[in-house]
Amino acid sequence: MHRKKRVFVVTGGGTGGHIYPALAIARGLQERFPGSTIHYVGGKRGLENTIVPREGFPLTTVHCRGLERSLRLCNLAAIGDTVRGLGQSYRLLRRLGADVVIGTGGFVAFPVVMAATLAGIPALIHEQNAFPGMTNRLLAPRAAAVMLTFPEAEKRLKAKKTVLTGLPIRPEILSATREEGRRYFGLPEGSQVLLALGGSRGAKRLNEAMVYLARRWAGEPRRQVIHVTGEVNYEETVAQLKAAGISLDKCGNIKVMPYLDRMDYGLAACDLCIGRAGAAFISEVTARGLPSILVPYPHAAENHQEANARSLEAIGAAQVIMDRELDGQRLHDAVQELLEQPDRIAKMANAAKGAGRPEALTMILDEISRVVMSRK
Ligand SMILES: CC(=O)N[C@H]1[C@@H](OP(=O)(O)OP(=O)(O)OC[C@H]2O[C@@H](n3ccc(=O)[nH]c3=O)[C@H](O)[C@@H]2O)O[C@H](CO)[C@@H](O)[C@@H]1O
Repeated sequence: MHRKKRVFVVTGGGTGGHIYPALAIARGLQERFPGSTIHYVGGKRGLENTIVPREGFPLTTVHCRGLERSLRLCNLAAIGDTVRGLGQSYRLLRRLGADVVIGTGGFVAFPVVMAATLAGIPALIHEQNAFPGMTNRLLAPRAAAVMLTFPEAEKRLKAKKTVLTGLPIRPEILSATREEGRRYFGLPEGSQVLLALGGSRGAKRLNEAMVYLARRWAGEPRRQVIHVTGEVNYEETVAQLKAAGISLDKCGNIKVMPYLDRMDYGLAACDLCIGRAGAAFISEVTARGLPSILVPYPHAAENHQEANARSLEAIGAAQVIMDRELDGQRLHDAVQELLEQPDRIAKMANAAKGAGRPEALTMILDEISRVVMSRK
């Protein structure tokens, strides 16, 4: 615990992928530096405008905009917005008396972190993916330290210092027990449990492949499925299951839901999981030491989900199926093959555990503390 009151500025925005890690860090700072000020800086339009106030942190927004990857007129507008955001950020950081700035990526992190370094305020950045986003690639050379989720990101950044910290995950994901998970879903003793989900919004192709798998497994109590479809695709998936002649009430071993609030129990209960390759999901899976089949979302920025998935594949923790190659038969065969080889599953689980970083938040806070303490 530290006595001196500090001013921390946290920034990162646009999507949940940047905002949730920033909030986890903000909460961690609150605990480690009681009485300190933690100020969030977001963009004018990002999701942070709804999420951050709900979490109780003061939020100031600045101008920012992403550059198109090709030369276009709208890039001029983006440059204009960024320069404006840079000025706003500079004045804000000075007014707040910021001791340190922490950026987690997204367009808004660019003007804020850049302004910090221009004002002589140390800045740290956190990169969630194996293929770093454009903002963090641009900022890395100016940051006091770049904290990474995946070791592969290092070679794609020009950083003065990198630290492999991992991505902070919700504490309950680590603490849930297998028994609690199995009880929550009413799963029979000794059954093999498969958890399938396509990121926070679901994945249509994965859902279709899962319908095929359900057809092969329906009524087999030793094989249990928890299938999270995503809100948008739920009705359609249920209709496809019905059309395939599967009665969810009668078969008893296939559970289908639009969203799983208790992801802690889902992960705790399962023996194998199938999912996209978002950084948060992968961090949860590895922190729990779970073997996985990953189907990277093919339209993620700069195909970063494939880079995430390949990172796990390279250490033997996951099997990767590309979205374009995914179909029911392929998925069913891959799952079946794995479940029939307990040794292989155990090896994958071990490799996943080795890559897991349950202490991510502590490491991140340690790194921030080091930088703060080096300031008078
Ligand atoms: C489509 C896309 O570009 N996604 C990106 C986004 O991911 P995003 O922020 O969507 O995060 P992930 O896909 O990694 O994880 C989804 C999160 O939602 C939770 N969950 C999901 C479904 C559910 O029913 N219940 C539930 O609680 C999961 O436990 C996990 O915590 O930012 C990440 C960090 O930059 C990137 O790695 C991802 O590629």
